[in-house]
Amino acid sequence: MTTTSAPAIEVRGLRKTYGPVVAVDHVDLSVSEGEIFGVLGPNGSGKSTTVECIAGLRRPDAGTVRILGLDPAKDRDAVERSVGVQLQQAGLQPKLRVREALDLFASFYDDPRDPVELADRLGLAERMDHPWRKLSGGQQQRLAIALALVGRPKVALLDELSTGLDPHSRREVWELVEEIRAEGTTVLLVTHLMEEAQHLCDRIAVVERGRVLVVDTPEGLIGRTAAPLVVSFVSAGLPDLDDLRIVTGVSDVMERSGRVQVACDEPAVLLVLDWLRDRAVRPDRLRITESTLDEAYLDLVSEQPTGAGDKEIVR
Ligand SMILES: Nc1ncnc2c1ncn2[C@@H]1O[C@H](COP(=O)(O)OP(=O)(O)OP(=O)(O)O)[C@@H](O)[C@H]1O
Repeated sequence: MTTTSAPAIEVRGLRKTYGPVVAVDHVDLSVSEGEIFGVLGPNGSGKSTTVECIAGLRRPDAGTVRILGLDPAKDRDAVERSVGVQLQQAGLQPKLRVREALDLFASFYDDPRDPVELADRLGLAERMDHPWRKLSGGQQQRLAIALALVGRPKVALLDELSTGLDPHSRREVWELVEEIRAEGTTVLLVTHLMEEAQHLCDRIAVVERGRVLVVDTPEGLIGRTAAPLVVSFVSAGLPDLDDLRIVTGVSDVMERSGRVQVACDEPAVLLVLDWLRDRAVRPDRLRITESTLDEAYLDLVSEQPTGAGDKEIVR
């Protein structure tokens, strides 16, 4: 996504330590207005700390954060009016009922969404009189999303958006996120779900050990892998597959439940088919598919030795 307007979120040289632990180490991020920007990374890589610094909930040790041009440490009221935050720990008063929580949060804003309609969208309509602590984990998660979005924020910071949600609820939440983006909301999304990142995000930052390894589109990240394609087929009477591993451009050959999967680059697809023809192997149910973000992510984070953040690549 390209835009000429100022970034909705701009982070420069962000650093945050907890005693001896360097949680965030010189992070730069720039999120355009109207973008859905994902942050992926292993547990403990500093994603939540980064979000909390952007939201003004933690004070950085160094660096600058601007959100809608505001400094979250100084312009607290203005940031609170324009930014919706969903944190991993909602931290609500246990006896607060769903309706009370939604009404309370809605009352902070000039033009809130209708709490009843939002609760309905998030499958909470029948839980309006339940206290927060008696909700299931997934219902608490949906309430946290509702509270982040009830104020029609210009920027939504969503930390682990759909953790604990069943697949159906997850799809509904994705639709809601796409809808708020269509209305102009910028979304920063922390997730461990590759499918979610691939489905929703315009660009993704992959972080590890508090540093940004790479920022790219989902397609761009997949394109960075050594093997962006997978040729798969079933066949009776296969010759020795070890031979296939040494074809130029092939990086992996696996056999799973009788289906052979060959991970390779684009030029290697024809070489693999030639290899099969030369050995009179007929590939049945032949499929050529793109690698997933999952594979691209695993390639990236496992390939990085200690201090790999030095090789920062930002598009
Ligand atoms: N309040 C805190 N006090 C001390 N250390 C903390 C605190 N919060 C986080 N940390 C440490 O900072 C590092 C980054 O944590 P953070 O929660 O930001 O990571 P994360 O990428 O969001 O992890 P996860 O995917 O598990 O949620 C970790 O080593 C964590 O143990």
